[in-house]
Amino acid sequence: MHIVADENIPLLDEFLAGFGRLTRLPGRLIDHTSVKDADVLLVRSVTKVSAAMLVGTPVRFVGTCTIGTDHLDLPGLAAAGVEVASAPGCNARGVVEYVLSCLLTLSERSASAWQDKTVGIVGVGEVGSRLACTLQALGIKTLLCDPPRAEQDADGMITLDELISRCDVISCHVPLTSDGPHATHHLLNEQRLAALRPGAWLINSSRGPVIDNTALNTVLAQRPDLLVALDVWETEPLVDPQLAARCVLATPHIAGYSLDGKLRGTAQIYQALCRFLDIPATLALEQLAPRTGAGTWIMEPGPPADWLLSKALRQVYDVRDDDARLRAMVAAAESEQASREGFDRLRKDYPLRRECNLLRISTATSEPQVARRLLAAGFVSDDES
Ligand SMILES: NC(=O)c1ccc[n+]([C@@H]2O[C@H](COP(=O)([O-])OP(=O)(O)OC[C@H]3O[C@@H](n4cnc5c(N)ncnc54)[C@H](O)[C@@H]3O)[C@@H](O)[C@H]2O)c1
Ligand SMILES: O=C(O)[C@H](O)[C@H](O)COP(=O)(O)O
Repeated sequence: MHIVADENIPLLDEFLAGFGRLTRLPGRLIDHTSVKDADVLLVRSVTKVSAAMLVGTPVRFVGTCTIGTDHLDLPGLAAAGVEVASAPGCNARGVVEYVLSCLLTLSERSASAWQDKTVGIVGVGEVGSRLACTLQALGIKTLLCDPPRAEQDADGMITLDELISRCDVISCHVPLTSDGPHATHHLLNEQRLAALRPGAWLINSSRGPVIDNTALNTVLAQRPDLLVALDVWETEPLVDPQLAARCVLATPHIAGYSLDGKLRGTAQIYQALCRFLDIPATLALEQLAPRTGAGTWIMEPGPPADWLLSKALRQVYDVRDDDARLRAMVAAAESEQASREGFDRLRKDYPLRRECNLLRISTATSEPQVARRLLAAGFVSDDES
């Protein structure tokens, strides 16, 4: 069997030992020629895979080690009889930590307490539901918008326009879709961006085109009161320098880039491939990459939730580091091509980042009330997932 894979998928040699020939390529360069004699194609979000790309090739399985699937022509691949698998939820924890770090930084930048904010979550799936659980356990009020789930009788959802009118913070966690009644392309258009409350915070770690970036640039020129954190960009891998300058936080699509999330993604695709090949999945992630502890935490005085967010998480992940690296890259880029390459390099050479375990931290720091709230809100430690 011949497997062609994005070079940025970790642990593939270990998981796929004995499966056959493994060819690794830069994700953005994988095309029809790359897969002309491949049986399996494993990608990340930067490789667009259409049915046309696979015509005349023996590819029968496409796996994306990511949550998002908007880079795959799902209907076309299904019609062509190609089996497709993704890695739902693999890096959801990392995105939650990214958002928490944004909240802390935006709070410090605006000198307004994050505890007093009402956070609107757009898209309440793997990421949005974990974020809601965590914020509720930390005592932060959340409002939820997810029409597809509302249609499935999920309660407590409100419309996007109502969310925008009632929330101080909007965080986007929807897939990028262009068709159907709940299409998310330019979901936040100029009208909705202009309707954001005075001093509102907007965080996008879903996909760039969910927010109309041209409209955002225009609105931000007129609304310096808005604080924006963008991890995803409509023109990725090119970042609009003017838009980045108008954001408080600008990062290179790394919200989910914890090592844990990447490894879970590989493990999930390994399991899906084994199911497709009807062979037992004999390897588990814990065998190949033992989990590290949450580390030791020095309890500091102050409200536990505040300490947990402001100190513990900062020891695990600080979004300001990624913001500084992206801004330095954009400033140094002497051409748009250099900027595109710099964006990809920041992601390829991303520093080691392990997820923290809020439940274990709050327990370890004898903060039973926070641990109890996390448990009560359905937040579970990552040990079993
Ligand atoms: N920046 C990153 O590193 C990063 C990491 C992980 C995921 N993502 C992106 O975030 C997206 C969400 O991740 P997830 O794991 O929560 O996906 P998910 O599929 O579990 O949840 C998405 C939710 O959005 C809802 N939804 C769909 N259309 C909607 C609309 N118009 N309005 C409101 N809600 C809508 C769905 O019903 C679903 O509940 C992914 O599709 C991916 O594109 C980005
Ligand atoms: O969809 C996802 O899982 C995330 O957006 C993830 O960050 C994509 O990472 P990439 O495949 O671009 O390396």
